[in-house]
Amino acid sequence: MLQITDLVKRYGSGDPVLKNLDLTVEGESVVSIIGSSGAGKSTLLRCINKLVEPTSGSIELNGLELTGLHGSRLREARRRIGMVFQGFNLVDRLTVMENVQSGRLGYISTWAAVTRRYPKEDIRRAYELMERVGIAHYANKRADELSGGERQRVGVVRALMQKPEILLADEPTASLDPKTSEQIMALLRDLARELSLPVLINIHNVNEAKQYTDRIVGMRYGRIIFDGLPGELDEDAMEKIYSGSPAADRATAEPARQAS
Ligand SMILES: Nc1ncnc2c1ncn2[C@@H]1O[C@H](COP(=O)(O)OP(=O)(O)OP(=O)(O)O)[C@@H](O)[C@H]1O
Repeated sequence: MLQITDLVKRYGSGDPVLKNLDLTVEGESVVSIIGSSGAGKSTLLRCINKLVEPTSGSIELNGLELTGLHGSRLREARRRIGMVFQGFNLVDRLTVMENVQSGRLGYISTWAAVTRRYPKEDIRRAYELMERVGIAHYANKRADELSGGERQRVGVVRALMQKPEILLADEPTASLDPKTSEQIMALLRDLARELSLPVLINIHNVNEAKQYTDRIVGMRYGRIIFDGLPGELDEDAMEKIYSGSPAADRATAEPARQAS
């Protein structure tokens, strides 16, 4: 379970971009985060995977407090969090298998990584996952020979190789055509179920959020102002999420409705 309590993030001396935010994500649910550009969606994900340190508040993943960690404890904590990126973040000149195995880098010796002598169990797991997402036949192809959808499947397998306790996806379909985009969303939803993995997806495409996720969290300038089931995201809620400006929002805050 991911439990975020009273989270504040301020860059430098500016206004906070996350304002006393509370969010709980449990079990195998797929939660999408929607909101205008600048609402703080990426910052929220970055606080969770510790690319930025929150200004205050608490982020607990299955009982482990993630804020304030450094050094080896931070590296250990990061392994618990899988990350899928908009631009896939693959190494183009490496093969699919090498990219996938980079998800295990924190676990195996540098020697094993440099010589590409992956542990048998890691190779078995890689093939199992690649098979599952339909890219096993590309194992020895260079990553840059794959299509966008195939590359994102590599990104997903790489994230799963580290056996994460939660998967964070930052605009995972924004670089893909509509059909491929839907396939990747369906894949993330299905994997969440199969692996009992909570998935948190930052997404601009509201239709995909409605169709492929269990719960939608709507942010407006650092606050969660909607938290509900896809069917509850009506025009009124959309208007609230996508209207306003940072200045107008400084004055007022509306409490979020909790998902039932
Ligand atoms: N490293 C940074 N330094 C200073 N300000 C930042 C930094 N990163 C983000 N911000 C600011 O924080 C606010 C929230 O940005 P963030 O990228 O989290 O929003 P977002 O909802 O993900 O937007 P988008 O949908 O465009 O990606 C914005 O005003 C942005 O300019």
